[in-house]
Amino acid sequence: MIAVHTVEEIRAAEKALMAQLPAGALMQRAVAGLVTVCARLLDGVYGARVVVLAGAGSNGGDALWAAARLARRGAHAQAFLLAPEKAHAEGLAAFRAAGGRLVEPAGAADALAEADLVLDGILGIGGRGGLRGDAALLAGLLRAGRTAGAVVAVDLPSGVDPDTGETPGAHVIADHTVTFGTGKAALVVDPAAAAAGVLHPVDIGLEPYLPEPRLTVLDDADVAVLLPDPGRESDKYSRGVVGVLAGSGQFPGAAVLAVGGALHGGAGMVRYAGPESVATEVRARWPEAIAGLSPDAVGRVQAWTVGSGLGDGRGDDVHAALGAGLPVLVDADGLRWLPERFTGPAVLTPHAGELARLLGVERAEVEARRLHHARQAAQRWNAVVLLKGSTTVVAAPDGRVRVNPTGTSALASAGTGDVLAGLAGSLLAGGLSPFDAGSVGAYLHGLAGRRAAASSGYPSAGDALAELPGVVRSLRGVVGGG
Ligand SMILES: NC(=O)C1=CN([C@@H]2O[C@H](COP(=O)(O)OP(=O)(O)OC[C@H]3O[C@@H](n4cnc5c(N)ncnc54)[C@H](O)[C@@H]3O)[C@@H](O)[C@H]2O)[C@@H](O)CC1
Ligand SMILES: Nc1ncnc2c1ncn2[C@@H]1O[C@H](COP(=O)(O)OP(=O)(O)O)[C@@H](O)[C@H]1O
Ligand SMILES: [K+]
Repeated sequence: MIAVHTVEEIRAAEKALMAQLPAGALMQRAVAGLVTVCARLLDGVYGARVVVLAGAGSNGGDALWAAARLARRGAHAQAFLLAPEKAHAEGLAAFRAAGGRLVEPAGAADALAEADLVLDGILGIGGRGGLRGDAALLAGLLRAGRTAGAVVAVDLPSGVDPDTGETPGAHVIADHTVTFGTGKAALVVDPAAAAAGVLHPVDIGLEPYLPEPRLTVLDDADVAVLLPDPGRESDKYSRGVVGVLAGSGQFPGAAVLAVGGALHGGAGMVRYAGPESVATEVRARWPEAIAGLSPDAVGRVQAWTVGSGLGDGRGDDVHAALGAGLPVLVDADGLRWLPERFTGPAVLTPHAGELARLLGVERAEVEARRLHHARQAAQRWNAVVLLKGSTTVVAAPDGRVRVNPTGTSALASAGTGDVLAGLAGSLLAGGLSPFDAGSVGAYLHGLAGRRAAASSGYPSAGDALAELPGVVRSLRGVVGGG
């Protein structure tokens, strides 16, 4: 699991830890990690051309110290100081003592063009708002590919907002980010995360001083533990029955895909509710599913997945499913029938356009501020909100968030959302909490998309669905029931 903390939490932890250490020791831990990564990225440190972009704060200090150490190992180090009179004094002294040279503004472009490695130490967790002035110009040169070197961001790409993943203005786009102590939202939530490149976490001993993270990124081991595990005495009912209210004459495929997702999420049975013409298609593809015309007719379930491809009608059926007092997952067209607030367990799975409509804002605004809007909707409807897209964010009404790390744009194709709705609904029926069902569902779905892309290039929703059993098998290992 990657833990993500806020700037406020990091500052408090750093303060507590620094009180136990000699002055400057914490920065030296960060610098040691940074130098290790840089040395690995360079094809030999001796003779390498390293350019530092150093701002006024400790982030610039880290970069100057690191360049000093690389210079002592034979690198040719140059630094561009964005605020020369406020540059980190010890870092600058070390840099100069190691033979590092300062670059005048007029020489910055040439230095970047010849660099093997560029250290972005303009702003770290103290950064607010986008880059301005020379900093914005330099970031523009890097973006335009005016350096042949690897761009390594110190702690986070300068100019992105640390706590929100927003990009309020000009910012650096890095190839690598060496980050200290703990994760930051900017490193895992788009659009900022897209600027971070490959992440290299460096342990500086902060963990004992940090609180329980409110924002996390699950990994394989976390998800394996959360997956429902049929016990020896399980039967198809005790494993959970999931009802799927999806599809329509216009979108029958949504029902087929959602039922397919539901069949692979661990529930013991899938009951499909919908018109006979759609039910016929569902049965033809999935003989193991049971079908009925409406939520009432279909029989008892432990959770409902509602909405994928429903089209305009069937408001009564949606109300019946949402009013049954059971855990519910609401997707796509079902989102038009939300109650004022949920009183029971609920997961909403909008994409950015759907969430924008729900909140009465522009789609671009949701995409620019994913964490903010997912959290806002989770509180507004008292439901877990799984906001789909380039970073899928799962927000709980209590403020906890999980960011899905497995997503892939290979999943950006029609019908994949239907698979996810069925899958996560099945996990809900299997007894997972809405927060777990949403985040585990997104994780498995992303892995299935990646596998499908690996074997078919441009996978369809059906290709991703076909990979789900293999994904679940590899995560569960050989555990088998009972
Ligand atoms: N506190 C510590 O002991 C440690 C700090 N570390 C480093 O220190 C960094 C934080 O250092 P600071 O708190 O000095 O903060 P920063 O280095 O992020 O910079 C803060 C400075 O930039 C200015 N500033 C903020 N936004 C700006 C903008 N948009 N344009 C121009 N100037 C802007 C601020 O007024 C302030 O002078 C971390 O990211 C990390 O790199 C590491 O060395 C680990 C240890
Ligand atoms: N750029 C992207 N990167 C990663 N995942 C994406 C991207 N765009 C879409 N997705 C994923 O693809 C799926 C699409 O779902 P959705 O928009 O509901 O499509 P549909 O309704 O056609 O099934 C979601 O899981 C979403 O997270
Ligand atoms: K930086």
